[in-house]
Amino acid sequence: MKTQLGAGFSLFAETLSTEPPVSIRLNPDKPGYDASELAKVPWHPDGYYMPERPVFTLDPVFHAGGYYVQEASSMVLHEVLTQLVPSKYPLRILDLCAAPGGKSTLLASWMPPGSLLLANEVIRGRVNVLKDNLARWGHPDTFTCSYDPEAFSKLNGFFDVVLVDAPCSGEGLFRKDPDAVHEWSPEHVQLCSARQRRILSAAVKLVAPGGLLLYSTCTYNELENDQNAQWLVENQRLTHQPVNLPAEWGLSARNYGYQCYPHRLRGEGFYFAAFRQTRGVPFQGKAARYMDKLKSKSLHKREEAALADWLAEDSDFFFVQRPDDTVLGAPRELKEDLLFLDAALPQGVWLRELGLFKGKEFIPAQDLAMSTAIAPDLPALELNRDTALHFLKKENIVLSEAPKGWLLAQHQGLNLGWMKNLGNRVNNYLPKDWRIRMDIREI
Ligand SMILES: C[S@@+](CC[C@H](N)C(=O)[O-])C[C@H]1O[C@@H](n2cnc3c(N)ncnc32)[C@H](O)[C@@H]1O
Repeated sequence: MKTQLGAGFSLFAETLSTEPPVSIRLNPDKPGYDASELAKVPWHPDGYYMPERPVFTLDPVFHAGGYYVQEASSMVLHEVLTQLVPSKYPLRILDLCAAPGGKSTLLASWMPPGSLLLANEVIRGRVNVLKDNLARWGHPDTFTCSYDPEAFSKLNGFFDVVLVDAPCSGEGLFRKDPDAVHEWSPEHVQLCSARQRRILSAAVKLVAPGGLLLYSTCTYNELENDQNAQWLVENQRLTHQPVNLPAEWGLSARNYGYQCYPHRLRGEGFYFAAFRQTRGVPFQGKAARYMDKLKSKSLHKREEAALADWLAEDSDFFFVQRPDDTVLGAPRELKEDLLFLDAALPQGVWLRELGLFKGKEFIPAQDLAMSTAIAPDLPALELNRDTALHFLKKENIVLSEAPKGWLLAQHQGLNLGWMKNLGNRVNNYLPKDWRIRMDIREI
């Protein structure tokens, strides 16, 4: 770091012992959080700094997907995309290393209408958090899967944008996550760099001619950053793309990419570089006939008609039913692309659950409650913060006056999940995995 920063090193070192800033990015599709008193993150229209770290678990708006807690530096990708990708047409976007989903939710809110975002996470144990965070964000055009980057090889040239937010040695997180210091070693840096090149060489092929590859890490060393960028230009023949970033934002231009340093801006150590695929092969795959990998069945016309009542009028969905009768759905305009993905990937991709028909009754799923495609006029009950937290602990709620049947639990107009009012009691349908585990008796 002394070599990289010269005279700036002592200030950098001092900054590492200060408190890291806390920042959130609001969900433009789920307005409900009052950020009017907060300082803005300069490079993202929905990014804000908090004066101190609150207990996010105790804020129902957080559970409803009203905002995502994201380190400020990485929000700069919004500006990079805005400058480098035309937003007039729908895009196919792949977030190759996506869990827990910070950049996927950023991509989802940035992408032009009609685009498709596929968020992939190879480590199985990290997929559920990615799925839940994307479900919470509510954007119906986002899908998840779990593959090694090599598994995408039948999708060469398919994506307009591929983000590789690579696993790295984490030097930029030393202030925020002291454990990262103990995991660091020169050997680990070497190992990370080699792994990043393996991931990048798979990613490069997936980018359509003219498309964009974004590479990012949260580390400082050249081996994982600019040396990998140089390798992409010289060995993978990508064209490096500069970005215009106002000097007052405090990012530092390296030879290929840009580095955030905590002593120059309010954020952690984050590096990114952008590349255009000027050669590459256009996608030439085949679409599956239907959601083959799901072993899906079509829905009965009567059931399709019943489902229309649960979705917003302008949500034109197609539906498939899994062998266990769960109904899944996605926007019809993405069906062809999803059929391409289903044909090309060993187990296809995961679509959002809408619910389950049990006899004539439809049991709505949590994903549907969180989706922005849900009908806006379904029976709902606004809960105050205290009751909302008890609902989120999956406790039984007592309602004095409420209509019978399915009810959306809401806080500040945002959906939290489903309740069913049986008259003599109210059943709480929040999925077990979503419940708050901390003790809230003290609040
Ligand atoms: C820096 S994190 C991604 C953070 C995420 N993009 C976000 O903004 O929330 C890198 C991710 O890459 C995954 N990963 C680890 N080894 C990988 C590999 N060989 N190929 C692809 N991804 C890998 C990790 O499990 C981790 O979730």
